[in-house]
Amino acid sequence: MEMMILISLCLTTFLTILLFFKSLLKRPNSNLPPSPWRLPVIGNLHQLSLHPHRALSSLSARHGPLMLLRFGRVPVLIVSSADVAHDVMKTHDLKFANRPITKSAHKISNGGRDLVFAPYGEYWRNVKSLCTIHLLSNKMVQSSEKRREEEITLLMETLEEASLSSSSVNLSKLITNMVSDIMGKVVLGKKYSGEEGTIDVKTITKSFLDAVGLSPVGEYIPSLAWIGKITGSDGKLEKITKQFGDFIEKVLQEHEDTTADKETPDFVDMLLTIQRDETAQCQLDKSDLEVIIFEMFLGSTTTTSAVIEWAMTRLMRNPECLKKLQDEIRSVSKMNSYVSGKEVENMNYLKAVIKEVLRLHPPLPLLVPRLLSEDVKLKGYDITAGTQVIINAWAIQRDTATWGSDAQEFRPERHFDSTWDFVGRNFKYIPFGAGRRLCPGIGLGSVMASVTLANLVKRFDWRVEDGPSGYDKPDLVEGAGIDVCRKFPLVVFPSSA
Ligand code: HEM
Repeated sequence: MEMMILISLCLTTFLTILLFFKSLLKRPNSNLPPSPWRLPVIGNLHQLSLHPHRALSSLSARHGPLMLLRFGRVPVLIVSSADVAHDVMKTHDLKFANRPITKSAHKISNGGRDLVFAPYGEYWRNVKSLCTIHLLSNKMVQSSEKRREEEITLLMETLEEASLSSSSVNLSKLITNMVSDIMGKVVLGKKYSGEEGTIDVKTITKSFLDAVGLSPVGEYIPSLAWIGKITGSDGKLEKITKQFGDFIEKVLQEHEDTTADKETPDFVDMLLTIQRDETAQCQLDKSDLEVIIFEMFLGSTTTTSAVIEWAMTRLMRNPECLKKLQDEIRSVSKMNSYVSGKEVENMNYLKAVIKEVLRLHPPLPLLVPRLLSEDVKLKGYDITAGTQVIINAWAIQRDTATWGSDAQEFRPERHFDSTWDFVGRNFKYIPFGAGRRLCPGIGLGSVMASVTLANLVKRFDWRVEDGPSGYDKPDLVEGAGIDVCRKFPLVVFPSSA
């Protein structure tokens, strides 16, 4: 085995040197964006660190808001200013409307038969329209209020019990489970948590996002693909895909027997009805249904839970903001103990808090990568078709030129005078992306986050356990990966207000 590894490394190095000299000889007369120094074979991969959004932000502080990196031999454009993001996602949006699809993403998405990786075109448009009509439209979001209320009420009961016994709770876990149960009910018709054969949402989503993102070395350097086998990442992906496939198979089987008789069909029922209709505009087979359901169910869970988790973290670190928010919620929502979606619409400070959380902690800080389909000139630089594009929303949303010298501070009040919304009209604020590939789940995600937060804050006062140094504020340490949630779970004491 060691001998094989050595031979592969020697061969790879030899080939890279050969290619390097070849590319020097043939270098076209093009004007490329600045690039940081890179290593042979791996290019700039080693500079990404565990927190790529931070590492790329530091690199762009030195090399500018438009940089060209290499992940292995793949050219990757890094965009770190609102001005360049506008050129990519507005001026040339159509040319940047595809996604790069790595080997793992190809496997998970069944070759782009989902929504995130589907090539821009008719199939993507049809699937997006199905998901919007049957799940994500304002009408559908409003109609799922009852399911949200049931799950939020259960969460409140757990917290009441903890309050009565003065015990701590792992709020991160409770929030993830609650969001996944809401999505279970909305997408799959019921919640599957606790059932035999069910899936661990957090683990599966994490593996999915790792596969989607700045994924393993072998994805970018084919000659090093064997590393995935040795480290076990290939096997892990295989296992997760199978586990999720089996779970969805079970869900589909249950629906196949009952869909026709249901009074209020769920999202899976709707997809099955469309699949059986031979005249439907979008022809889907069973494996297409699987990947679409997978995305709707899981894609929303990590992102929405992260927003609620960071909101609680920031509020507990800023007691005066927490107090202001409690005052607003308690004055608007006086009648029932449950704060509804309708009531939340009239809470301006809550809206500002959510906006500020999404500014400082966008759950996908590098959005989802794009792929350039035709040559283009950006800010005078030549960018060739096939270049991957990463937009660093995290860096853009902390830029002091836009947000002032206190850009790193949590200050919801800064949003009072702004008319910026979530739909990517202003490229200084893009937590849900922008342009054709804008997130279609904005309505559902933001309602789930706002309503949950309003209920948590209205009903309880919060504190964390004092550490050895008496420090009583939750930390801000981020977990590794392309989705950014807390590294350590938020363990807190609720006390009934
Ligand atoms: C607060 C919660 C959420 C955040 C912050 C978020 C963020 C994002 C971002 C940044 C993108 C990439 C946009 C781009 O490339 O320009 C995206 C895409 C996407 N999101 Fe969300 N999302 C959230 C909730 C949801 C929900 C609830 C769903 C569905 C149930 C969803 C489904 C999707 C899908 C399918 C895409 C791919 C769209 C495409 O490629 O055409 N997201 N999201």
